Amino acid sequence: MESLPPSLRHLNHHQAPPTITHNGNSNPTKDKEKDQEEYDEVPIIDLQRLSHEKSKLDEACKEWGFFRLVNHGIPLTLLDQLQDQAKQIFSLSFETKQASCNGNGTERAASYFWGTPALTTSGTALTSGPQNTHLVEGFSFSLGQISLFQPQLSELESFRVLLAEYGKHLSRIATTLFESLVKSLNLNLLEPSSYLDENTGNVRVYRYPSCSDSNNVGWGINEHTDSSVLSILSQDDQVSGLEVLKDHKWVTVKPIPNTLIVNIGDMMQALSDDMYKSVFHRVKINNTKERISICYFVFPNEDVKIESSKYKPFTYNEFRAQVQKDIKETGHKVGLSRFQRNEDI
Ligand SMILES: O=C(O)CCC(=O)C(=O)O
Ligand SMILES: [Fe+2]
Repeated sequence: MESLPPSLRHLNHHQAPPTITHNGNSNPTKDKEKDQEEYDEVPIIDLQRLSHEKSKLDEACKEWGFFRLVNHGIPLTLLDQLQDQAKQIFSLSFETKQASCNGNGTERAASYFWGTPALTTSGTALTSGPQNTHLVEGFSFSLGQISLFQPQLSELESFRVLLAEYGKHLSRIATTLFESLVKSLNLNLLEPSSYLDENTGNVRVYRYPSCSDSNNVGWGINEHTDSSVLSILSQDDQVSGLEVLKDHKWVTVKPIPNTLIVNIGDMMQALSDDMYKSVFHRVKINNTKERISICYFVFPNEDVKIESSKYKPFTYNEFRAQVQKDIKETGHKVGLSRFQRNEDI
């Protein structure tokens, strides 16, 4: 039974031999120890002490656009169960996964994709073409419609139940952080909840296959910025891959158990008038182990106008349509610069 999509199967031919220690035993924990020894420099924010960490948070959003969140209040068992259940789903055959989200008119609630992380609003991959070379497969779930999703597969049903619980925590965390950022920036938003609309919450679960020749086969996900207001990521706590651009250098975001990674998206950058940065990041595939990540994205209500001095007023609907058009026509997202006020100068 083959679980990888056909376009990713060539990676299987490059598998690395197991690491051999001096006494001849294979040592699968070596990579894990190495990853966990080295802490990275990504700023750490304590959610339970947020009122005391306002300036630290403000600085992290300005300097990095990325931070690590601790004391987030999500039970470790829930994070572990999500990872385990995701692994089980991905290990199903490709054909089973392909059929798993079709039917019953629930396509907008959940979809399966591979080869590109760029999806249409209904969750299907955006046009096939040369850009569909990302070494990734995934499921996308729309949290606002998750109750409509009634999967036939017991593996997906178990995941749906966990996700409904996880989604509540993500809404709580995103709202708490957003309120704090709005205060720090002194933003005068008439209706703050329409700029971070919990109903738009979307969770992507990704699997990046491993490849011993990982430096030469391509990227899990190429460098990009997120279109969201905020993104919150729970990554496999043993397999690295995520890299973030800081001062023109790529920094590996270490996998550290029981921590979440938060990043500022394009919408937050625009709302903050470029004070906060939606930074480039990318995912490298691992030499020996597949990597699972669970990413949450939250957006403004699609019709609310984003007003700032740096950008012409636009709605998220307009932004998304432009991104999709650019990807279709050129293979690449152009992003915020499309809406800059001085674009014609
Ligand atoms: O899988 C990851 O670690 C990051 C994925 C990501 O950057 C994205 O989906 O926008
Ligand atoms: Fe991203």
